Order: sequence, then C-alpha cells, then structure tokens
Amino acid sequence: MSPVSDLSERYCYNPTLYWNPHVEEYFIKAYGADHFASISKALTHPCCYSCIRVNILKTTSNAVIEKLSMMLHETSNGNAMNGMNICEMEGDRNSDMGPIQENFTKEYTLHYNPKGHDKIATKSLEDLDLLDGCLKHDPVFKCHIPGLDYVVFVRGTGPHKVEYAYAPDQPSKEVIVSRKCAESVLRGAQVYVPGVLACSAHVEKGDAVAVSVAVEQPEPDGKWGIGITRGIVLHGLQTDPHFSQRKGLYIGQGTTMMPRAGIFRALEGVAIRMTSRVFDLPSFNDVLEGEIFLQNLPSIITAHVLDPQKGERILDMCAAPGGKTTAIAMLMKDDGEVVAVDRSHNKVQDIQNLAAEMGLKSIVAYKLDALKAVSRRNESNDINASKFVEDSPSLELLKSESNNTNNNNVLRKEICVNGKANLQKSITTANTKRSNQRTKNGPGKNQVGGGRVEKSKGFSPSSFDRVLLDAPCSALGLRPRLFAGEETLESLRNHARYQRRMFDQAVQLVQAGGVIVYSTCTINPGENEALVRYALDTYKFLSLAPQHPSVGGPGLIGSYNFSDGHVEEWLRPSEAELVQRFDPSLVDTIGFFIAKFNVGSKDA
Ligand SMILES: C[S@@+](CC[C@H](N)C(=O)[O-])C[C@H]1O[C@@H](n2cnc3c(N)ncnc32)[C@H](O)[C@@H]1O
Repeated sequence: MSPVSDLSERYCYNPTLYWNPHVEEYFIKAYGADHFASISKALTHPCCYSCIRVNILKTTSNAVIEKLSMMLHETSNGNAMNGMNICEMEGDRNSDMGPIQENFTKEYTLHYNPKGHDKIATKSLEDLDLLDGCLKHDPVFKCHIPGLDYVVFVRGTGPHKVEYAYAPDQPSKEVIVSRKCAESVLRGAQVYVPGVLACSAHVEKGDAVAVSVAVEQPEPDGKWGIGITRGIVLHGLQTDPHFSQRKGLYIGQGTTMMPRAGIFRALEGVAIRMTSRVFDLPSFNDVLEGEIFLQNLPSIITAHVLDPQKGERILDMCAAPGGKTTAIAMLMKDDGEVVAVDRSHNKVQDIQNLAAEMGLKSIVAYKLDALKAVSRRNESNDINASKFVEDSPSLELLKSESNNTNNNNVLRKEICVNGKANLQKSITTANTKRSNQRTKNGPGKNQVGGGRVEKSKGFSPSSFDRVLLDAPCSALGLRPRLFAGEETLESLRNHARYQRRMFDQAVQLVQAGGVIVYSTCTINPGENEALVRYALDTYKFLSLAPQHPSVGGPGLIGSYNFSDGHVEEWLRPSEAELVQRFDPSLVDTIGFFIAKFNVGSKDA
C-alpha cells in the first residue's frame, strides 16, 4: 500500500462501535447480524439535522427562522455561524451513509413486530415531497407536523471527506480528544480545553491540527480504558498512544486557539476551532439564548403528547436537565405548576437554570428519588419541599439581593424558578447573616449556577393531573455514540426493573381522569412493550390513549428504529399514522418509545 493511500485510510471517519460481548450477542440474536450492524453504524453518525424548539412565549418560529437564516446568510459571506457552512448544503455524502439518508427522505418500510420482524407494508410518503422541497431550498424550515409548528429544523451535511493538511514526508500536527468531546464536535461544537487529551509537540496558536478521538479499548484485565495520560506528547509515530486504533477515528481539522502549553494549563475556553468537519452541523451555543432550545424531536413529541393544559399540576419524574419540563411549561403558557424532580442535586440546579433562561415561572424543581415519589402517610406535604438542601433565604431577601448585586440575572433566575408560595419559609439568623454577606459581596462561585435546591419528601397520592415518566434508560439510541461497552446485560435488566417501580409511583400520583406518559430511549428490543403490558395487566383502570387530538392523528404508541431506513412500529400498527408523518432522518434518536395512558376511575 502506498504511503498516501495508507494515510487516507488513516485520516478518515469510519468508526466501529464497541459493545460488551454479551450485549452484542443478545442484540444480534434479537435483530439479526446485518440489522444490528446497521444500527451500530447509524449510532456512530449524528443525525444530519438539528432540531430546535422555539420558545413561543418569547418569540415565534417565523422570527427564529428569519434570524437563523440571516446568520446563515452571513456565513455564506464568510462569517461563520459556529462552524456552519451554507455553501456545503448540497452535501458530498460519501457512500457510507449517503444511501441511507436518501432512503430516509424518500421512503420507509413499516413493520408490525410483536415478536419477530414480519414486514407488513411499504409506503411511499407523499408528505415528504413537501419536506424534500423544503430541504432542497431552505436550510432552516418549520416542522410540517400539525401542531408542531414551534419546531424548526436546521439542516447540516455529512459525512464529508476532510482534506487533512498532512505532508507525507513529515508527521502531521495532531490532537486527540476525549470521546465525549468528539461526540459534541460531531454535533457542531468546538473543541474545548478539558476535552483535549494529547497534542503534538511544538503546536503553536494558529496551527492546523488533525483532530482524532480516543475511544475506550479492551484492556488485558477485561475492562475498558483509553490508556492516555492527559498532556502526553504525540510524535506522529507508531509508538504514540492509540496510533493504530485511531485509524478511521478522525473527526476533522481545526485551528489551535492557544499553544500546546496553554491548552493543558488553561481551565476553560476553546482550544481548537474546527475548520473542516466530517459532519457540518451548526452549534447553537450562545445563539438566540432563551428563545430557542436544541432538543431531539422525540423529546419534543413526548411533551406534546402529554398535552398539558393551562392551570394544571404536572409532575415530571426524571426531569434533569429539564428539556421536557420546559417544553411542558411552554405548552401550558407558563400557567399552572410543573413539578420537576431529579435525584441529583446538581442536575436539579440545571433544571432551575434552564427554566430561568427560558423565563418560565411555573416550574418548581426538587431533589427527590422518583422511586420514593409518593409521600408516606404521616409525611404528606403537598407543600412538598421538606427542607432546603442548601440555605434558603426568603423570596423577599432574594429580591433584595438581586437588586443589590452584580449577578442580578442569576438571582432573578432563582426567584423565577423558586418563586412559589413554598419558598416563603422562615429563615434562620445564620441564613440571614449569610444572605447579607452575599448582598455585600455578591454571590459566591457556588451560588452563580443557582446554589439552592429543595429536597422533597414526596407528594400525596392522586395529586397531579398528568405525570411524565421519562424513565432513565441505557440511552443506547442517542446519536452519535462512539462507545457502548459500558452497558452490560445486568445494567439493561436493571433499567427495566427501575422503570417498572417508577411507573408504579406514577400511577399512584396521577388522579383519576388524568394522563401518564411513559417515554424512554433504548434499542433494547421488547423492553418497552413489556412495561406497557405490565402496566395494562396490573392497573385495569389504565388504557392506552387511542388518539392525540392536537397532533391530529392516532396515538403515538411504539418505537421507531430507522437505522437502515426502516421504521418499526412495535405495538399498534393501526396507529402508525403519526410515525408516517416523520421523515425518519429527522428523528435523531434510534428507538425512542412513547406510550400515553389514560387513567380511568381508580375505584374500578
Ligand atoms: C433520561 S434523563 C431525563 C431527561 C429529561 N427528562 C429531559 O428531557 O431533559 C434521566 C434522568 O433521570 C434521573 N434519575 C435517574 N434515576 C432517578 C431516580 N431514582 N429518581 C429521580 N431521578 C432519577 C437522572 O439523574 C437523569 O437526570
């Protein structure tokens, strides 16, 4: 093999997804080897569209489309919008994924699949002609599904062949980034300082560098590891860490924003600005903040299917970072109460911060284990918050703080999020002192992200109109994914077990006549259907919602796997119409599952 073709094989993007061997065996049995190989392949690529939820309480889809189009227009005049390049809109898909993407926009096949993979119908999608037209002419366009016109798509391109600036006679300047960093870069992000693991010697600010990713490899002890000490020098030699394994794991080329030493000394900041990417997707970091939210389409649909109404009390059981919570509050026009719980303190803060950024006041967030979401009899506290995890100054005090410090925004955010009756608590002298201190000095570092989180002891039975259980899962369907080896058969089984127990809590908390939506993201075959069957068998007053009026079609029950251009409807093929409306390439999660239950009389 000539050195040049050797290099072109090396400097390309053609990853193999590693699985735990038992899990791989299990999936191959379930899907068949070819189908599973195509799922694996599709997982390593990002969806070629970015999906944006417009905050219609602050702006309109048309205004967002106009602003984004203007930004893209500036891009075509040479000013990059976070890396998006409108000139490449027609794309130069390589043979790897190109045909799949083509299939997605033209046709898909429906399967009814209660047990096996019996194909029942193949349909061409007339709706998609319209969509196809949009894609060709408009890089930014509104979702055509009735009722979802607050969703906007921005088209990206890829995979592209990147011309790495390597000179065959000398080692190229290179950077290795972490897997998490690479997954973000594939979705449009820049390379930030903490993501850089290794770098060539003598790299200066402004150098062109080839960017590759270190993916976990099997180690002799049977575990997975990357075997790189951060800061290590790359020499462009076979002896470099991961030299041979990095073949086919190049995600683009970029320009260093600081010299090598700076990259490993700095705590934050952009280390490399990507100039050529394998996938060209826009990054929305700092773009129209508060007006738009980047969110996968199935997540948006989940909140939509819950169909929350103004004035209602809604529970979001595993809520962080708050994507669906904020979607629910927006659909309720911020009128009512959205109770968002998560078991992680920091993640509850994320919910609070997001709610504040989006200007939503109807959201209250608590730290709570969803497995204990129903309060015990003598602890019933539908004031809910039992105590603050961190100090909790009164609403009035927070207001005065916000007027007196330089970090008004952050504090105002906290007031917005926590500004409910239950915040009006007595405060201790110590709290007052600390708060006064903050008033004087401004909030400390810990407060900047929103330092107060309330703990809940749970909620009274039948105290919610609707409950969303966005159950924790393997998240195996999220794209792009460069490593899947951490999931074991045991962990897959555990997810299923916990989901059931959480569902039991949801059933107790929702009132008769209410709604439960169960959603999860996994490619684990049969798992989601098993929960639905368990729910219907155990709770006779539950029924699968036959219809979702605001979407204008039959209910959204089932999952769609589009790895090879096929959508699979698992439970109710007669209700597949809504899925038909999707262009599966716009669905950026493989195997997302949503089931909506109507709650009848619990006495029955
Ligand atoms: C799939 S994510 C939820 C995503 C979220 N619904 C959204 O749309 O932004 C799962 C979340 O469940 C939380 N979680 C896991 N186990 C939990 C438990 N026992 N109680 C409460 N939250 C839990 C995790 O901390 C994680 O934030």
